[in-house]
Amino acid sequence: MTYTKYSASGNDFVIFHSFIKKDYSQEAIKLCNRTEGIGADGLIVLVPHEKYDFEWLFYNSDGSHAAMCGNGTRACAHYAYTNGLASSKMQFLTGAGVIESTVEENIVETQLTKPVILKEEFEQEGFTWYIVDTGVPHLVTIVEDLEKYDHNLASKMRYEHNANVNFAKIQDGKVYVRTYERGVEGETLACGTGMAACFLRANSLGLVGNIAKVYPKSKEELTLTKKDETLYFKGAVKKVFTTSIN
Ligand SMILES: N[C@H](CCC[C@H](N)C(=O)O)C(=O)O
Repeated sequence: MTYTKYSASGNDFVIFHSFIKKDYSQEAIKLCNRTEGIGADGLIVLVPHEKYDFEWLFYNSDGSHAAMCGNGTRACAHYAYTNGLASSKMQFLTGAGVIESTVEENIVETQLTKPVILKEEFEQEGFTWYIVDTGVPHLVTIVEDLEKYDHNLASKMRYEHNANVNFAKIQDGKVYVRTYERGVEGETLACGTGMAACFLRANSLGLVGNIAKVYPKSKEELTLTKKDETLYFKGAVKKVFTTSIN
């Protein structure tokens, strides 16, 4: 079987395509394992679809299924285009609905699903939070210093609210994000739907405009745009290597 490793701003994925739509959660655990597998935050499998360019199956590295993954859609679109599975502008089905992505060389832009606020502002553990679904659920708190990010606190909040946990700092109209990812059970170098959640929160508070540069832990630059209540997520992706494993 041939697998391709992608990095999307440091959020990394193993990707392959198959005619067989089944549960690949055990493969996700094996392939994402960073000591005995290829190593990645998630597994993406492209399978045929009668209406859209393809359907995707997304798994976190612990084998759990997630409806959506912003960085994963950018890597997946680049994979589909460069493997002749779709044109540069494509539509594919995810667990969160139909996603439209556009590939221009190594830059990919994804139109995210319509955000839904799940819980308005509330105080907990000394922070002010809100919860929004940007394809998957995200807790967001805005802090003055990203060193306030705390793994144990993030883990507690993740399990209590069954959501990813984001700490965001806003400076000069730019958004800086650290994310504890559900299903990876730790901080990742980037989380696309998390960056979108932080951008949306900052925009709703008037701290950033409708277009903003967003920087995750990897410090790679991404752009989030809000146009007619729709979010667009744009940035570079990198095909790291392709390998065959029997
Ligand atoms: N860990 C997330 C899914 C991946 C989201 C993230 N990698 C992104 O780029 O949006 C969850 O289980 O909700």
